[in-house]
Amino acid sequence: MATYSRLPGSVALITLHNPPVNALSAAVRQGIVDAVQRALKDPKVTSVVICGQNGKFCGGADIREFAGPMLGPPLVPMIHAIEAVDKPVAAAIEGVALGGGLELALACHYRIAHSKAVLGLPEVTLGLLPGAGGSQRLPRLIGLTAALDLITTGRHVSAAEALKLGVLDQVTDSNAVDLAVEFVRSVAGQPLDSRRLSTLPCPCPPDVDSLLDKVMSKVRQRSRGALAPVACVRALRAAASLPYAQGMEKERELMATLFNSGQARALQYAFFSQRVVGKWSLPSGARWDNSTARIISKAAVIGLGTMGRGIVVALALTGISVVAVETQEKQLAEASRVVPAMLQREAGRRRLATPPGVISFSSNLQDVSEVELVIEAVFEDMSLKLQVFKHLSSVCRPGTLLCSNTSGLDIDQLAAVTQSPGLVVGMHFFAPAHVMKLLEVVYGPRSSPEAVATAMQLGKRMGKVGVAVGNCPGFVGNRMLKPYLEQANFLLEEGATPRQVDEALEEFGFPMGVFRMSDLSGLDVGWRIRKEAGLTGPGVESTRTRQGRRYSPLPDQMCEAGRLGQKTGKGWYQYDGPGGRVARSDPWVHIFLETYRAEHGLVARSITLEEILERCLYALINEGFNILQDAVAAGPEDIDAIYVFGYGWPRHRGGPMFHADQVGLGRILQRLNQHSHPDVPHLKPSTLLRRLVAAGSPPVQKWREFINKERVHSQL
Ligand SMILES: CC(C)(COP(=O)(O)OP(=O)(O)OC[C@H]1O[C@@H](n2cnc3c(N)ncnc32)[C@H](O)[C@@H]1OP(=O)(O)O)[C@@H](O)C(=O)NCCC(=O)NCCSC(=O)C[C@@H](O)CCCCCCCCCCCCC(=O)O
Repeated sequence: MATYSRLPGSVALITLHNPPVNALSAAVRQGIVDAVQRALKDPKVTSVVICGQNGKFCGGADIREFAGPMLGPPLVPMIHAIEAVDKPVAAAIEGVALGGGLELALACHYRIAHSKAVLGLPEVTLGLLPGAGGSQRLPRLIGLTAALDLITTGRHVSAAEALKLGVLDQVTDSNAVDLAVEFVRSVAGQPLDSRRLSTLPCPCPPDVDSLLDKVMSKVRQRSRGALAPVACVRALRAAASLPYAQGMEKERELMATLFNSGQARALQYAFFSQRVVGKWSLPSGARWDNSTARIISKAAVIGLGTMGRGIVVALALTGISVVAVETQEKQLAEASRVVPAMLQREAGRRRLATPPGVISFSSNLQDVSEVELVIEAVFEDMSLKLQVFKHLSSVCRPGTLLCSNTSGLDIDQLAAVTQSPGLVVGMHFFAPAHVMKLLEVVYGPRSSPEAVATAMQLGKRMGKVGVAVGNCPGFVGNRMLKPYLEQANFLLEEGATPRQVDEALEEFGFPMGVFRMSDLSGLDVGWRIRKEAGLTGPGVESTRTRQGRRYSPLPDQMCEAGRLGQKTGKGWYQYDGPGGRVARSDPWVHIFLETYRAEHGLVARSITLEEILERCLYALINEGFNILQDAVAAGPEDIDAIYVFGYGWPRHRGGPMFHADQVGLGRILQRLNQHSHPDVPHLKPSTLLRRLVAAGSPPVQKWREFINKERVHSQL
């Protein structure tokens, strides 16, 4: 709702009430409409201030309402009515003015904000455009070029930047509502025509068409199939070329298409998934709201390879003091040189001051004795990690949390060699660790709620999306990746080329197909893991069935030929030289594949893009269902957040489990059955998938409840 009060001196104050962010729900819109009417009718009122309760102006339209029929007064006429008021109206912006919240402020004649306020039109991130006049008013206020930037990226800006851009009239360090009240009193009775943004022309550069074309091609390239950024550019083209009323008609038309699109549903699901994963729960009943996190002020990182360096920077950026330990002198010297520069660059990128002197480098493991938390980031080798954990357990003071940045090794085994297994968790970062948003927080059977809560809280401080997951080989992300990679290799055996597979996946929206990705990360990473698992190496027979399953030795043979990817200048593609970035098809690979097929009596067939996508993605999704069934992830949102934030799954497709829901569970099941083969267990449909289909394929939002019920009745 919105409340109305009349302040001394003829100012009406309208306050939005809808915690936590005063979103423009039907009740709030009704409240505003009524309050504006009241202010208009009251002859004693000469000016109006609109503000939000609890120091937050408004977080925009109520996204939860988008899923149902839109009730209550519509937003667009409400906003027009505010602009038309013949008494000065000011928005007093504290906290946030985002989306519809900023559009409401743009309809006001003046905007006054607190210096800590954040403003923006982030609709594009929800698969929408600023559909309450924002696409037409903002460019009229700040010019086309600046509006294109804000609307197509959806980025939030500080009050200082908003003032510079001309979005705000005044910024204050003290009370923004008091200042707005004082301000509107001073301008009461002055003409308002020039303050109504809809009546202004849109300031454009002389080469407006070329600017719009350039931005359009940039957003198409960046957004890989996303509809909203393209629609935003179209709406802004209308603002630049049409009178306001026609521009609004175009905005409405574009919004109608986006509003009902699968992409908007996916992006809004992704918005809520990100928040759901913060409300973690463990099978033990421990939860985010009944567990206490420790506040960490001093931490250590062991191992200063690529991952360790990134973790040091991520920690240092929060202001935590970090002891960075590396026992190899050469590596330590290099890290001491490189890490401070990385820290400075990243602080600059985030527009933060570089935290002074928070990192100390050491070659001595004893130096971690005083820290509260250690993150081990040594080479991915169990015996090495066990040695480090044993040592840490004896060096650190009692109560120190010991975390491992393993990408898939057994957390419980590591915990077992320490004196306090309850204080051991996995913190699986993604490279580069100071940039990538995802953090898998891995709990073993003995990890305490306090250890999980602390790792999750620390992740949040580092700006990560932390997802609590159970302990199993590969955890969630890498466990699902395995069947995906396996199918990609089988497709090569059957007749596809690396480029064909990659193009299908990139067309779907991944930034990189599986083979380009493998070249980037290095083919030897998987090779080493397969050797450790006894799947390849000396003495292992070179057959296409290993350990009772279909197996493709193709990637091993590539490694044996010295083709490790970008670092050797050759992998699934060829590059200009070692470290080269531009992937070109390599005739060597085609001959290699032909020879391989001939040796194994395989006849290449033509493979459709549809088959490539189905086999790679459905195998991955099927493993996702197994993970839910095993309670390694608490719900589909956890898996989807992991894939969107860590594995390049296109956000506008929501995540693998959301995608399964969109495709239809019945279809996924039918296609898995069709591709299924007795020696490819990953394609055997999971029990959970079968049970969901048998239950009528409930929507993804209902799966958590379904799984819990099935578990209670021991059906899973
Ligand atoms: C605001 C934030 C920055 C706060 O961050 P913080 O970290 O402090 O807190 P959380 O993110 O954890 O959020 C707390 C809590 O609040 C929930 N929440 C936040 N924002 C909203 C919201 N806008 N709506 C609903 N709920 C919200 C959040 O989920 C948390 O609750 P939970 O229970 O999950 O813990 C941050 O929250 C943030 O960034 N919020 C989103 C800001 C945003 O993106 N705003 C834009 C919204 S979209 C919009 O405004 C659209 C408008 O431009 C135009 C609308 C016009 C509509 C017209 C419809 C026409 C349709 C025509 C087609 C019809 C055709 C036909 O069918 O025929």
